[in-house]
Amino acid sequence: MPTKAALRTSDVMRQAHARLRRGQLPVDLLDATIGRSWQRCLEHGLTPGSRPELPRLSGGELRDRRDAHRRLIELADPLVRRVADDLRGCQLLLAGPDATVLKSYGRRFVINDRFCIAPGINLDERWFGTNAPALAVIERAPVLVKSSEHLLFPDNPVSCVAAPLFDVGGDCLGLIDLTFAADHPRPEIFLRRVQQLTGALEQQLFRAHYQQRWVLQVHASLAELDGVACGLVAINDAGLILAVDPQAAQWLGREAATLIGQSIEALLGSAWGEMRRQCEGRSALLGLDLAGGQLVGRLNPPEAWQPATLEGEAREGTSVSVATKPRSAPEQPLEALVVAWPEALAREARRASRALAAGLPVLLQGETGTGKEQLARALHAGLGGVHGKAGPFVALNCAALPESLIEAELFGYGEGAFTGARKGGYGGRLVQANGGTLLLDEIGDMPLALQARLLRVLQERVVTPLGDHREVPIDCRVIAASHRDLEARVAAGDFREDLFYRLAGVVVELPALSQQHQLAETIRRRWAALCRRHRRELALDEALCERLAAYDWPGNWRELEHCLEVALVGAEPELGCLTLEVLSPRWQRKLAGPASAERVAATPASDAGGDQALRDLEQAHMRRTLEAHDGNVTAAARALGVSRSTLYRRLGAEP
Ligand SMILES: Nc1ncnc2c1ncn2[C@@H]1O[C@H](COP(=O)(O)OP(=O)(O)OP(=O)(O)O)[C@@H](O)[C@H]1O
Repeated sequence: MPTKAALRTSDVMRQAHARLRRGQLPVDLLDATIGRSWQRCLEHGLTPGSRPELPRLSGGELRDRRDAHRRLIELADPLVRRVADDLRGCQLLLAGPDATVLKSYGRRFVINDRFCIAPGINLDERWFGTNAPALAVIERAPVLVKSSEHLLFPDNPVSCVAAPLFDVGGDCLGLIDLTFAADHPRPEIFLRRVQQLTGALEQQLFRAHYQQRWVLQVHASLAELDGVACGLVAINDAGLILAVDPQAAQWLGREAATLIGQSIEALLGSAWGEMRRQCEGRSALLGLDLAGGQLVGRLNPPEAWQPATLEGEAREGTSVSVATKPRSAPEQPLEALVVAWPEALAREARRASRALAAGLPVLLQGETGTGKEQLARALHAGLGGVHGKAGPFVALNCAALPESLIEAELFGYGEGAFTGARKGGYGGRLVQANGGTLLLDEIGDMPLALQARLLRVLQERVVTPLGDHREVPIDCRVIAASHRDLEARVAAGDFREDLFYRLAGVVVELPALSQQHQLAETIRRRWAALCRRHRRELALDEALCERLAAYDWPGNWRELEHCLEVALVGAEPELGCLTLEVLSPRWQRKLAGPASAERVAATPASDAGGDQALRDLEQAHMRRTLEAHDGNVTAAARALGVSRSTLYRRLGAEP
């Protein structure tokens, strides 16, 4: 996985290339994965000036190669094709385990006016230098290679992400690469996307292999139990563990090899025979004894388990019963989520759940990483438990799609509506969500013209696909989410007031972590939960906890979870107490940074005037930093330890 992400900005990379030209390998400026790759490239005699000749298969050879990798192509092609349809403007590659491109989808980028990455080309690091497909195979992990990190192409107009795909035996079947314009502000979105893709495909392989076995799904969050991030354990009729996929091993905090051949009873916390009787042909939801009851599981009898769809849609047709261990098994997804929330916020979430069940829309507001999607999924899943079937959960990120595509994606299109339209047309997300829930994520980024169309659809409850004149009825619950202040956008004329009121049936404002009253307490709780999950006994130093509580957390829960988990997992085995000094230099810098120090000195967060003063102080500091970097937002954001979009947002400017 990528590290040193904060350093991967274009000016740092310019310095890195300058150092390279002077004959030094700038490992301290590079992500660890990229540094290793640059080193290998230099050992292969490559330099930024090298002009490689790429081996390319002839037509006949390519046919043979595709034939040899038929299993990979048959498995991945339909899903990759669908994603390529969704992500117009990107190129997707399906490649074999030696990084030979087997298929290319979507746009064809040309690199250095010379290289068009087409089927038959081999992208081995030895001639093409640092690139995501080659690295994903070497590292056996998903990778992001930003434009100028491609050693041979410092002015590369594209960045790429790639993830390897493993079969149940751990053999690499090949990889999926996604290449996109280098100026995209959130390349991590693509990394997540490609991981979701390989995750969904690996689940399909698992299912094909263990269809006749019992399958236990494992995750820490009930809302994500049916998604691609859940771990899978295959069990035979006698209750012996046959296989544990890498995600399950991670969730359970155990090496797969130590679990295989063991009885499943230790994980389930009850007798296998009893468990089987309770399942009686249905899937059963349970709290897991292992990992201190912090995990939830779903036990599926043979044939009952279905892999997650790419969007993690809720599966239909799986009857769910809550069984065993009522002590630790959450009764309802929403309750499991809000159990540790401040009471006022939990009350709002429950109000939203009732509103959604009654057909009213729900709007979730909050900065990035505050848990909007997690809450949306829990609200949806809760409807299944309380009101019968939850139906499908369909999420659409309005910010990640180009304007031209959102329309087709939301409303669908008829056959032949435009060049490249699918044969038979496409129903669109609104229709897909019929009988279920549609999450309109980042709705604040929806263009005005589309807002008018969406409003009409929500009012009339029928949709007319592009290039078609038939009206299709829609009947789905709607949750909208945005990190933007929608009322402020309405006031600025960027968001339609009538659409705002149509979406804002119940509004839940998820607070930024920095606004939490007892953040230190929250951090202690999360730390304890993580220690249980990873089966480690490591104390959290009180002074460090205070520092963490004083930090600004621009990435909110996502950043906090990441910081704590990385610190825990990376700590020396004999360490007894985690202190500031043993954190990575990057986190030491962040926690000693000005934002943190200012917050330590600031008045309590409950004081509204204090909040404003703090925001003013923060803005002033950000403006000064921006000036000190001659208006270079990237450099200023790096110096402040926040993302560019956070800096824009905090300064009230548009990216
Ligand atoms: N209350 C919470 N406790 C622990 N972890 C949480 C909590 N809320 C969210 N998270 C974790 O934080 C991460 C981000 O959550 P989520 O994707 O729901 O946020 P978001 O607000 O939708 O972010 P974005 O706007 O960037 O899409 C997830 O990994 C989620 O599991």
